[in-house]
Amino acid sequence: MTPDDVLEEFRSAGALLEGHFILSSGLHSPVFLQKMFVFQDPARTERVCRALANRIRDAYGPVDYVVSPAIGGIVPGYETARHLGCKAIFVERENGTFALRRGFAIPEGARIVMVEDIVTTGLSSRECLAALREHPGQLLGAACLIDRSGGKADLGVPLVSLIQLDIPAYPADQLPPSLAALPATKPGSRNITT
Ligand SMILES: O=P(O)(O)OC[C@H]1O[C@H](OP(=O)(O)OP(=O)(O)O)[C@H](O)[C@@H]1O
Ligand SMILES: O=C(O)c1cc(=O)[nH]c(=O)[nH]1
Ligand SMILES: [Mg+2]
Repeated sequence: MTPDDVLEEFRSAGALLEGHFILSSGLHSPVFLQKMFVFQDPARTERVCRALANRIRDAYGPVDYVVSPAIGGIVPGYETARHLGCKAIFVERENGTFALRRGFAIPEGARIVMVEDIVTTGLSSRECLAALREHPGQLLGAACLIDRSGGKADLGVPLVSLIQLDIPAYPADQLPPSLAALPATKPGSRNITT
């Protein structure tokens, strides 16, 4: 699967949204990749995650555990693990901090790859990796479907992706007027208050 093929999967799923979005990091962007529009289609999810599993195998060799940050990482983590023939578990927020819950455990020496859906600043990935360092296992590196930082996000471990895009994102006090004029929505699950 080429980078253009990956982008076309997102485009044909209706997942390339334009408007004014507040991202997980608090940055504002005119573009949002609504990955759930991809993940609602199992056949499409299988195609992109099979490609990601191939990238992971080439980069890191055999894997015992895929670990993903909830919520966005759970579906691609599971499907990628299916193609790798390994376990899929996830971290979720406990009082705001990612942790392994539900009795999930990682055995000593297990070969671990963190799988994210989208990387923007790398903040969520770094938080997930920090949670994993509390557990035994050998952290090989990270992988994501789309790196929208254009390769600039620094996770402190290697990151492989299916495509790198350089999508603008701005601090709240530096919005271009065209973006500031649009009402903002916050699609992700960080700090949801209902
Ligand atoms: O690299 P970052 O700047 O951290 O941005 C990317 C993160 O943002 C989204 O998660 P979000 O916290 O919005 O929640 P979700 O996983 O429930 O969609 C996405 O799933 C990544 O985890
Ligand atoms: O940075 C984010 O929060 C983010 C960006 C994006 O394009 N898609 C997404 O699900 N989250
Ligand atoms: Mg997420």
